[in-house]
Amino acid sequence: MWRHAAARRSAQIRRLLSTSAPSSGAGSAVRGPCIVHKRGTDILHDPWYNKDTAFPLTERDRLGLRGLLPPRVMSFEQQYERFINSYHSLEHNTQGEPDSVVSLAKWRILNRLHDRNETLYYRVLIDNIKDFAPIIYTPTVGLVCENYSGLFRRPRGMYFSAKDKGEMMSMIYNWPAEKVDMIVVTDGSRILGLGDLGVQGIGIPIGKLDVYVAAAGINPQKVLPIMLDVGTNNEELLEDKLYLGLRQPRLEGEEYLAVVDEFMEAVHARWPKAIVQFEDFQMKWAFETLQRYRSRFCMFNDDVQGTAGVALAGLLGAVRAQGRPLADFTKQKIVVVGAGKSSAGIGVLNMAKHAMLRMPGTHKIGELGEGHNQFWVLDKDGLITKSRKDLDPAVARFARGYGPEEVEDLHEGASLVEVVKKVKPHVLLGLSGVGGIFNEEVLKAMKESDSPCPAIFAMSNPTTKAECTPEDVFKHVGENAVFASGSPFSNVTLSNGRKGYANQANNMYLFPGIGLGALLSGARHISDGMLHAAAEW
Ligand SMILES: NC(=O)C1=CN([C@@H]2O[C@H](COP(=O)(O)OP(=O)(O)OC[C@H]3O[C@@H](n4cnc5c(N)ncnc54)[C@H](O)[C@@H]3O)[C@@H](O)[C@H]2O)C=CC1
Ligand SMILES: CC(=O)C(=O)O
Ligand SMILES: [Mg+2]
Repeated sequence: MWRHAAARRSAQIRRLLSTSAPSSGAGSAVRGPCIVHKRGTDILHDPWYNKDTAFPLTERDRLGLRGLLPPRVMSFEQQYERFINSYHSLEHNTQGEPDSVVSLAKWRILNRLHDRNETLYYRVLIDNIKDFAPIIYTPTVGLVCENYSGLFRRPRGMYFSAKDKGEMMSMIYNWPAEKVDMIVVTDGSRILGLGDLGVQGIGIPIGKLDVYVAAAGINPQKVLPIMLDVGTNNEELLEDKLYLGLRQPRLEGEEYLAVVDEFMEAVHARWPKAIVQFEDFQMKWAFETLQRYRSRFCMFNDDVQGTAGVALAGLLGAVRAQGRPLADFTKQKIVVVGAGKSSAGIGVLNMAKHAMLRMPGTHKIGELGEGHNQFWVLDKDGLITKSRKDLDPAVARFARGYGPEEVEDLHEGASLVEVVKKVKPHVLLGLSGVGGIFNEEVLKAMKESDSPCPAIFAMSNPTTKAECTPEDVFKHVGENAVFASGSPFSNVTLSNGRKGYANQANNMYLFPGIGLGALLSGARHISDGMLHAAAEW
């Protein structure tokens, strides 16, 4: 009896262990077998297990695939090469087409591979992340989100809508993976600088999680992109026949928070250790949800905290690039454009101020005090001073008029060019979402900066919303300028043949490390200290 049972069991195990994990490219170590409970076309239609023509004949026999594939067996490396060739042939075939057409064609071919064969997809992505990041991430992901309802072919991730209230705890179990480590969730209310894109914002969590896989080596089977659809206030989408989200105005107030609360409870009931990254929520909800959940769950807000970390790293790097000791960071004059009430800019100001107060070497912690203000902050109404009506408390500590180092002759609401001319800042940082706002006049005024190497950070996304281009900076500010942007630009050839670097200041350089660090350390919360450390190191 025992022998029969054991034989049955070992036959069952042989069937289960019937495919070897695909090699992940040239020179990779041979891995163990991979357990597959499916057979035949079910395997070919499952992107986790599908190897297309790379199934060897023995596996085709074992898995019931014989006859379901063309007879020629290709190696993983041959498939890889074929994909890369067809990707690059797109560049040739779309010559003369607008950039957006070429980028969308590239996104489509990558997305089709993602839908078909995850192993090959992540291999090509990891090996070519520098080339593919502008396609799966900003700027092309913005275009994809804008056109998502028309581009939609297959779902990816999970969708929780306001209509699912009361059901989320059971819905969460519809996700097929047993374990999830990393979740990126959006409500689609502020997608890059493109505004409210409703359900179409799902492209952002998908792109961010691809960056997690490529940059931090997170297991792609343990990531989950999520859309919380609470409606949209985008009239165009509400009238669009193809729009795939709820056709209702956004929930507000307690109704909104009740949906997010239920979602967070559901996620943590199933995966108590999952890390949740909030992404592209309009800022009033970004700050509110961060305060609401940060001590209960392992979560962070990428736009508030990740952006602040990467901007701080840039500000510290600018001091070095200007040839000054790091302690001089506390003496930098920084103009921040786009940091009104509830904005990513406020996150940057808070973290930079905190870093100044903690700066070792020059003074004891706290010595600088609240009155120390190295910032000039502008929002859509110009320079923010203490005489601003209805001054938000979060902005008030950065409003001019409180500090001893006041530039007296700048008035409330002063324009950007006035501020730059008077202050002669070392750094001009934009998170305004207003493309081209650092115009020729502003950049020429930066030429008179008190630094020989002024730094200009045009951090708004996507490319169309960048405050300026690197060409404009090197032309109008000078070839010693330090430039960084949120979306990628090409380097610029300077007059002497040297390279003018178009650096990138995007939270993608920080969030993968935060997620990975939190995961490996088993952190229960993500503290400000972790973000500071990530920025400073
Ligand atoms: N590079 C990066 O890693 C990141 C970039 N961003 C980008 O930052 C931008 C803004 O995002 P949020 O803060 O969430 O948007 P938001 O709409 O909450 O804030 C924008 C701020 O810009 C101000 N503003 C608008 N027009 C202005 C003008 N003409 N002059 C000066 N200020 C003006 C507004 O008053 C507001 O304070 C977006 O384009 C986004 O893509 C956001 C997060 C990360
Ligand atoms: C980069 C990013 O997170 C944003 O533009 O919202
Ligand atoms: Mg974002």
